[in-house]
Amino acid sequence: MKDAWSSDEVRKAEEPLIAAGEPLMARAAYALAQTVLREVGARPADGRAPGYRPGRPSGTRLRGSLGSDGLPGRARARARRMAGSRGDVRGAQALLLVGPGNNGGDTLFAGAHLARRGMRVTAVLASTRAHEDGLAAFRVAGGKVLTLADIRVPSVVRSALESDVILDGLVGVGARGALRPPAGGLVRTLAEARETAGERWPYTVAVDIPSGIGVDDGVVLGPVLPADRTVTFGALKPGLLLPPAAHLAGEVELIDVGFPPVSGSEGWGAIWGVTTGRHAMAGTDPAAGRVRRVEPADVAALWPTPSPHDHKYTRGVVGVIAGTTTYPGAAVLATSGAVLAGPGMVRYLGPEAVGSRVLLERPEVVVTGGRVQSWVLGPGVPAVDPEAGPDGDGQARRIFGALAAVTGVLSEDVTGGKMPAVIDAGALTMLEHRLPAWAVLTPHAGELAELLQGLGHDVDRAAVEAQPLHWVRTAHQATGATVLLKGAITVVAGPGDAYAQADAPAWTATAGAGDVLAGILGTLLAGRSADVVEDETLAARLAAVAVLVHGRAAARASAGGPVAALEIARAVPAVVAELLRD
Ligand SMILES: NC(=O)C1=CN([C@@H]2O[C@H](COP(=O)(O)OP(=O)(O)OC[C@H]3O[C@@H](n4cnc5c(N)ncnc54)[C@H](OP(=O)(O)O)[C@@H]3O)[C@@H](O)[C@H]2O)[C@H](O)CC1
Ligand SMILES: [K+]
Repeated sequence: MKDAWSSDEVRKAEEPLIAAGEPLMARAAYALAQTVLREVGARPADGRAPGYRPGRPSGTRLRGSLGSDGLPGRARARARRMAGSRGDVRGAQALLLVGPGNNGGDTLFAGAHLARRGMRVTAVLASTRAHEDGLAAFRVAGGKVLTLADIRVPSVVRSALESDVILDGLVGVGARGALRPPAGGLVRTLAEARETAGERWPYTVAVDIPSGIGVDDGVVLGPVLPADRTVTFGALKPGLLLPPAAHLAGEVELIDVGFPPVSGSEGWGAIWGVTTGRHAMAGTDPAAGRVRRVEPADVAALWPTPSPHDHKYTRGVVGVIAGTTTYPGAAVLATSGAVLAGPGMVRYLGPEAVGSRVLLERPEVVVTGGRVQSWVLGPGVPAVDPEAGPDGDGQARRIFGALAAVTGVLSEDVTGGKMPAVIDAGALTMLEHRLPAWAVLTPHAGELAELLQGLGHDVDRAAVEAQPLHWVRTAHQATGATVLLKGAITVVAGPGDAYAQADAPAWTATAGAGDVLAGILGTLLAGRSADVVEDETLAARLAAVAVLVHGRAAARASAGGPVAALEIARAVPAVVAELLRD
């Protein structure tokens, strides 16, 4: 599990360590410098480009940029390659963007390391203040200092284009709101120049966070220079996991500066994926609602894996009410997702013609009613239209019946127990009662906006996309349900922690992929039906697991190319097997 700490939590963790004289900044700056040296020093063994920028054609980092030595970037790289061995950074150029606080201090100390290794390092101070010791160390090491007040923004842009690497050290966890002038103007212009420069733009490293993102909520209120890599200290920050800010952070690298582990039960390494750790952290309450990310290694402990004593009813039966004669495909996809995630059984309820199509793809499905341990409600079912009355296929009527069981309107004698559910698409328009946390709503941003509008919030799709965590939490509080907002980074929130999952390739944004996800989650909820009712935080965790499995299945089916939704479902068994094996 990746676990993000708010800026307040980071400060609380820092205070006693700083009071005890732990050299946190020195550790942070050294690790930052090592990362930069590694990246700048990356040399192609075969003479081809170093593959610098994830997601971009390899080796283009230096192409065409004209250095102050008069050599275009590529020629400069070649000259350095000829001059030195792999890892030699002499003559490479770094541009530091330095703010007034400790984030700027980290950056200046790192710059001093780089200068001592032979790099030509220029710091642009964006404020009249700068970290005094950092600045002194930087000057002693031979770094060049400019102030934004003395030079103009266009000359910083020129300097950037001549550089091999940029370090964004304007603000870190001390940031409040959008970047203010003059840093804001500088970053806006640099971000525009980066767009224009494309592959010629230097490798950009954000120090702790990309300056300008909302550290604790991942919102992007103003200009931000997108990073290729963020080197973050002590703990991940929510804004590095949450959209939209997480899209600006590039690869995130967590540096252990000596923070203690979250709790006594899990080791530091288990939590952070790093190697050292000390004492338990006082005052961190998981119930306060962290932002977390479920990782592949977490899946086995949460997956409902059968024992030799299980039979199909103990393993969980998923009831699917999805699809209509107009949209039969959703029924096929949701039932396929459910079956291939491995429940005891899947029941399908719907028009006979749709049930027949389901059986053609998945003969394992039972198309009669009966007891279930979870419901999947709504994929491929249109929104309720109050003017038009009940839909011809009877799906709305069936869903209202199932929802009565989920919301507790029907007694448990009738329903056979408390009923977890996935509530998707058209079923999201059929909510009349407060829901339990073991009901999981699975809207996309447009559907969430409509749901919130119905609850009296003035919000549209763009607003949801700008502040996903806020609106997901708002929807949870308003409905009682766990809420899963589908997107390139999916955000889930219920009581307790929230989860931000970035598991799927962009190809996954295709019709029917959400129906498959609903089916997978239905199987997880059925397999752990009693646990989900017992522990009201579990539904969100299982929802995050479903997103992870779905995303990895999409990646497997896609193999870097297009993917059809049914192929995602078909890839699920192999993905689950792999996750349970590891
Ligand atoms: N986590 C660790 O182990 C360590 C982290 N370190 C680094 O320290 C920063 C936090 O440093 P801090 O000095 O508290 O704060 P910042 O450097 O992030 O920024 C504070 C200054 O920035 C100004 N500010 C705040 N918001 C804005 C804004 N929107 N626009 C422009 N300027 C802004 C603020 O100015 P004021 O006028 O508002 O006072 C502050 O001066 C952490 O992120 C790490 O990088 C340490 O190295 C220790 C180890
Ligand atoms: K920063």
